[in-house]
Amino acid sequence: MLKLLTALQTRQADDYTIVNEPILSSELMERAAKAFIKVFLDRFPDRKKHILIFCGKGNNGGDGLVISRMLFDEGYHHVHTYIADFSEKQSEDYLLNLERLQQKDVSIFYINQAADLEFIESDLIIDALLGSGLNKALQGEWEKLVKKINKFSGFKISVDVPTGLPCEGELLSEAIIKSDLTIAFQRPKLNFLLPISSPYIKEWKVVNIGLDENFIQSTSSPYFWFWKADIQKYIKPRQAFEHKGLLGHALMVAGADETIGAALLCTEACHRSGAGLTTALIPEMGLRALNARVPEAMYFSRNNLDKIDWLKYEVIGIGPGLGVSEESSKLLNEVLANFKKPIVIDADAINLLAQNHQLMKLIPQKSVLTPHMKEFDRLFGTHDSWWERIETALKKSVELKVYIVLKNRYTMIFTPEGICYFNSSGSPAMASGGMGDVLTGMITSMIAQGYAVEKAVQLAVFSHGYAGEQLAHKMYVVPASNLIKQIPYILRELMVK
Ligand SMILES: NC(=O)C1=CN([C@@H]2O[C@H](COP(=O)(O)OP(=O)(O)OC[C@H]3O[C@@H](n4cnc5c(N)ncnc54)[C@H](OP(=O)(O)O)[C@@H]3O)[C@@H](O)[C@H]2O)[C@@H](O)CC1
Ligand SMILES: [K+]
Repeated sequence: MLKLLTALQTRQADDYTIVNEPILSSELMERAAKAFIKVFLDRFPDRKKHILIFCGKGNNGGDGLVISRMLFDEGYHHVHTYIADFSEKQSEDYLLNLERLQQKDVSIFYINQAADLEFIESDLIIDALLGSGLNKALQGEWEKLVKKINKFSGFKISVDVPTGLPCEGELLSEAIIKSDLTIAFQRPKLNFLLPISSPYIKEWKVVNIGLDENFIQSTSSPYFWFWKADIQKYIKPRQAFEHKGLLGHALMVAGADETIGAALLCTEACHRSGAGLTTALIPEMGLRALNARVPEAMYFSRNNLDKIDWLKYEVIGIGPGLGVSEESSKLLNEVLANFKKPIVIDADAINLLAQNHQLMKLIPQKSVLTPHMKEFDRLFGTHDSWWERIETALKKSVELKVYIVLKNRYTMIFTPEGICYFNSSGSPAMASGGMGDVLTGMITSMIAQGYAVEKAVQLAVFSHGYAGEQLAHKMYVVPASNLIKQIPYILRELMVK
């Protein structure tokens, strides 16, 4: 689990490391540039490339100057270094590294106004104008320069963060470098993980620059990033003598006459994720399809709801394809009135809650809501930005004592303790119908098997994305049905490695 930091917290980690390692700030800059260069050499080994480096006069610009020197020493001799000379202010380490660079046979140009910059053919453009020190919208010459650079051809690489993009919080303006690759120091910036950064970041990579990790761990931040190794710590192998009766019984409440498909997807995903038993409470007309598609699943008729033994089930998943009819509303009411263990609430069940907020009070603690952006807004009100949505989700998950899984490229899991975990796995190839139904089935299944809800959600969210990622190597688009087939193999892989 990686703790994620704001720009201010990163600066504090930076200062702490300088004082306590101890290390000179100029040496830390040297270390950061070296980490950048390592990635650069791997990706662009051709020394004949024409490279433009744009530097500001703060520490991001200082990094740029060190990178320029290191590239020269590595044998890249078609490098032009440009300095945006728009203000008197300059950092000490910028100045020191300017002097060091001047001792090399490297051409340095000063830009006094963006209009002076003529178009130069180049293969690569390195953006070291501004980094995490951004404190206002780019205006005037800065804005013009950034817009001009964006029009230049050539692969753009940003140092630490694309110039103009705040590390966290709302965008300040649209004058932001559109980078093809961003090489960030120590941690991804929070905004990299939200859709607002997508026009400005095609790909990002993080390099370790040796900031004090103990200090970072002691920093108070609600944001975490989790990946494979975190999941692998707790995924359980099956034990000798374990049988289906010990691996949980899940009830999937899903489907309507026209949307039986969603019910089949979540039921099959639940079964293939390892729940000992899965029962589908679906419309009668879906029974044949259920028997054909998931013969392992059991069926419970909605006509016999008064005879259901709620205690039989460890968890209920409700919502996929349920519709917002009177019948589905009654079903949700029944479930909320009778079931006291965690419920995984998705899709139309969320829409029904949005229509009747009173029902929210009945949601058992540690239940899981799995909205996509639109369902989230229907439930909690319209939001103008992702940052507003994050604020609401942090508050609501604590208030309702539930987990909120806000689905996205980097799906966020908000906990009743006020934490937000960003999931690292996934692929844009998964953006197709039915994916959410599969995730609901997987989360329900993991809870049924006895994982603590938080772990169940992390495990399901990660392995869902991971399965999609793996398939995306071979498939243009990953259909939900293909992902379902992959689940047992992926879980096995995660368990073993
Ligand atoms: N922390 C780390 O781990 C390490 C960090 N390192 C590097 O340091 C970078 C951060 O450096 P930094 O703090 O010097 O800030 P940076 O981004 O260069 O800009 C500062 C200048 O920009 C100005 N300015 C701001 N907004 C503006 C605007 N809209 N329009 C115009 N001007 C604007 C601001 O002026 P001010 O507004 O304050 O007058 C100030 O002069 C970081 O991204 C990384 O690359 C590594 O070297 C080592 C380890
Ligand atoms: K930059």
